[in-house]
Amino acid sequence: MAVEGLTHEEAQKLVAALDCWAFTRDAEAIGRTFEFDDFSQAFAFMTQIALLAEKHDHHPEWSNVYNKVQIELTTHDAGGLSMRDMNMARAIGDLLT
Ligand SMILES: C[C@H](O)[C@H](O)[C@H]1CNC2=NC(N)=NC(=O)C2=N1
Repeated sequence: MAVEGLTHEEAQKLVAALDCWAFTRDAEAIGRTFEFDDFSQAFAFMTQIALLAEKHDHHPEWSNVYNKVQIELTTHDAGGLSMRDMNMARAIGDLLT
């Protein structure tokens, strides 16, 4: 299913408005690393994101090492960034507030 991509200029403005997310992979993705007190907290966070991902039909590329969760968002269906990534990044950040 094709999804409309963002221009680099659009993406730059949107990323600047997100807390702590930055371009990765030549601006084809955005990434952020989260750190928790322990594995249990990190994994609880991942569980919440898994539910969000299903709700949004948008899934993170991520890795976890003990108390750290590293996340990248990109839209395969757009070959780069789309509003789906921005919305998901916002929703993930909101889990912590
Ligand atoms: C068919 C289904 O809607 C698509 O494959 C969705 C699912 N989750 C997705 N997740 C991400 N990160 N990018 C996508 O392009 C994407 N596409």
